Amino acid sequence: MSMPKIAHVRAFTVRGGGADYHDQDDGHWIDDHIATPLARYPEYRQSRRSFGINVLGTLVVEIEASDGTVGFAVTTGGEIGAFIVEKHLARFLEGQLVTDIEKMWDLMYNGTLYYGRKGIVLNTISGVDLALWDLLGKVRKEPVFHLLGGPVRDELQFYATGARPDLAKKMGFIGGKMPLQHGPAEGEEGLRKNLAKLADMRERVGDDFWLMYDCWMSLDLRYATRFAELARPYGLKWIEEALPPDDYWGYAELRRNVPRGMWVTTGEHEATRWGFRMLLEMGCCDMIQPDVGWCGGITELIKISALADAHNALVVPHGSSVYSYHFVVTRHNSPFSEFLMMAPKADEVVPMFTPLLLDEPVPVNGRMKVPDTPGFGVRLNPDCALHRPYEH
Ligand SMILES: C[C@H](O)[C@H](O)CC(=O)C(=O)O
Ligand SMILES: [Mg+2]
Repeated sequence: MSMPKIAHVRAFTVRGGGADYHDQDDGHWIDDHIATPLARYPEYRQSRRSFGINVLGTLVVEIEASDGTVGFAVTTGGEIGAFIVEKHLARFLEGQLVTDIEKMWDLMYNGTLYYGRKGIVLNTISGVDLALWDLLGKVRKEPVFHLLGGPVRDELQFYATGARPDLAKKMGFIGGKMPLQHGPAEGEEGLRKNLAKLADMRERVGDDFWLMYDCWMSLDLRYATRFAELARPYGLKWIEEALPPDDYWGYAELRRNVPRGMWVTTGEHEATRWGFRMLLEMGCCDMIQPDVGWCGGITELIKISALADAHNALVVPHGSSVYSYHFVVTRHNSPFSEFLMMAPKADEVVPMFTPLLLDEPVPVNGRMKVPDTPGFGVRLNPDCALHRPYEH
């Protein structure tokens, strides 16, 4: 079969939910007094939008092949990401065979090394990489999970991230991860409130349901260690992203400090095999949580996951919707998945990247069979207005 070449690369932005899932309206649980590194400043404590958590918006990358097939992907990146795609990355893609993803990744990563390595540049490379896998799947008329070696299980099982693990339990999820709401700057009173919420939730869900706290980089080592000890009687399964992502040394110490059996997890703001190598070799965590749209895409996740496997660490991607589902179903060291509850009150299941995608699958009774439609199996919702800020 002769393979088409890449003809055109286009980048768009879109606002309101989608891949920038923090870009929500007032009253959403995801912006209701959540502990963050900026919570030491009272004026930035009540809302993450107050410090600009949603400034980027969603980046949509569209890649058209010479036979007219179009692949696309979405990630967090907005206008800056669109600039990088149109003005820099497109040159490494147009004219290449749609099969040559490894080479294109290498060109993009090394071509941006002098200003990239992590953050927005890796989000953008991830978006392009995922669009390339979508395109290849569509050209070959196969789901991406076939291209990754095929499924190792029939369906995925999910835990839910949101404000209401008690409702998540009723919806069939295996666990619930809550945002920690009060950081160290809120002192003993904040600590008591964090524990009271966990105790209340444990009471509501019973002993066997997993409960976790997501600390979104907001704690310091002393607070995190003390909190883990105090949370032990309530069966906290893991403490997530307790420290800033660059504090590998702090994570390694936290992992040594936490009560036996409690996991330390992190990695959603980490990128590339080299970033995850630091986490794994330094013994920072029990489970890594790469976001497929931020860590370097599927091409890089294959390497990150193999490295984690050799270190006996689990790989359970952060969010990432279909980009996670197609990977997780192919790997034994990814035994379950995250589902971010994007309903404002976390009281119903809606697609994670709502309203941007059509055909985006959701768990039913906490489980999902990944659809075997070509590529990642999703379409852009024509009701969401795309904007193309740059062209090359
Ligand atoms: C709930 C967390 O603060 C964040 O918004 C999402 C996240 O880190 C996660 O799903 O994990
Ligand atoms: Mg998290």
